[in-house]
Amino acid sequence: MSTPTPAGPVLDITGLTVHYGPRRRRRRALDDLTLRVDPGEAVGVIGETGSGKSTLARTVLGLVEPSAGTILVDGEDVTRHGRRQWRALRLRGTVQYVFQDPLRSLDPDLTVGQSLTEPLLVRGVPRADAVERARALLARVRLDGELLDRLPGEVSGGQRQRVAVARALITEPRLLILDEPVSALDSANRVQVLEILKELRDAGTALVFISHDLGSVAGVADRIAVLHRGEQVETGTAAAVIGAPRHPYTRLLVGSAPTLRGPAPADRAERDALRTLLPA
Ligand SMILES: Nc1ncnc2c1ncn2[C@@H]1O[C@H](COP(=O)(O)OP(=O)(O)OP(=O)(O)O)[C@@H](O)[C@H]1O
Repeated sequence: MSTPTPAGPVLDITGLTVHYGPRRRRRRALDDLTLRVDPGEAVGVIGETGSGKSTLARTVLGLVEPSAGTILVDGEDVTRHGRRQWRALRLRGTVQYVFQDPLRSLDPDLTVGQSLTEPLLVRGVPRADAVERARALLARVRLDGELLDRLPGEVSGGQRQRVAVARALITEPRLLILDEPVSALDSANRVQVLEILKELRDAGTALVFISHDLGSVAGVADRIAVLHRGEQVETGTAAAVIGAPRHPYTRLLVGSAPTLRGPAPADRAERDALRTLLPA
């Protein structure tokens, strides 16, 4: 199942603009976003609710059609792919995703074992090998093999999210898109999933880690892009964005993240002052 690994970025987005709604009531959700993700690189996409983060994920996955811009996945232009081309791309498993709610990533009627083995069986992998690989992946996300026979509704929320990560990994994706993957988890599970994501990144998987929580992203991301009302206001290395944020909105985010210590404004008066600099 191993695929050739092209050189160059795994994801290369240029000038991506997305509108929602019919012509008269068109609203821009994403404006001229440019982002490149190299193999083994984790890029965090940060912004508060409504900033366009999920729109970005859904557009890269072919679920939303952009109004302008290009999206290259492993050098292949997927921007204008139709349903059939997307289906073929999904089947190849190059790009996988994990959403905040693992029940959206997993079929509730399939056991964990069925969910994990299905993508392999459709590729012609013998059942015994598929089950073996499912067990190995469960171990990789620190879950016991006994979960194979359970339905998603019969495991805890934290276990379920780790199953969703294992499901995403079964096709050995080059790019994993994670939309708020730890937001619904308690702190112990959050730490465990973040550790797993770091291991994946270090093993060469490219990650796009979308979250409203800069604190969660900070430990995993090599680079961070900051979205504010659909605009990409700042992009840089995680160290630069957190340590020396340039845009007022980034300074607000850094200042509001309790676990981060940067030169950001911690006191309320300065935060209020920064808010006045932001577009309404
Ligand atoms: N299907 C849709 N139809 C119309 N407008 C939409 C649709 N989906 C999102 N929007 C709007 O687009 C903007 C960006 O939404 P998006 O879901 O990308 O934000 P987000 O940053 O992911 O927010 P959250 O953190 O709350 O999930 C918002 O103003 C939202 O209301």
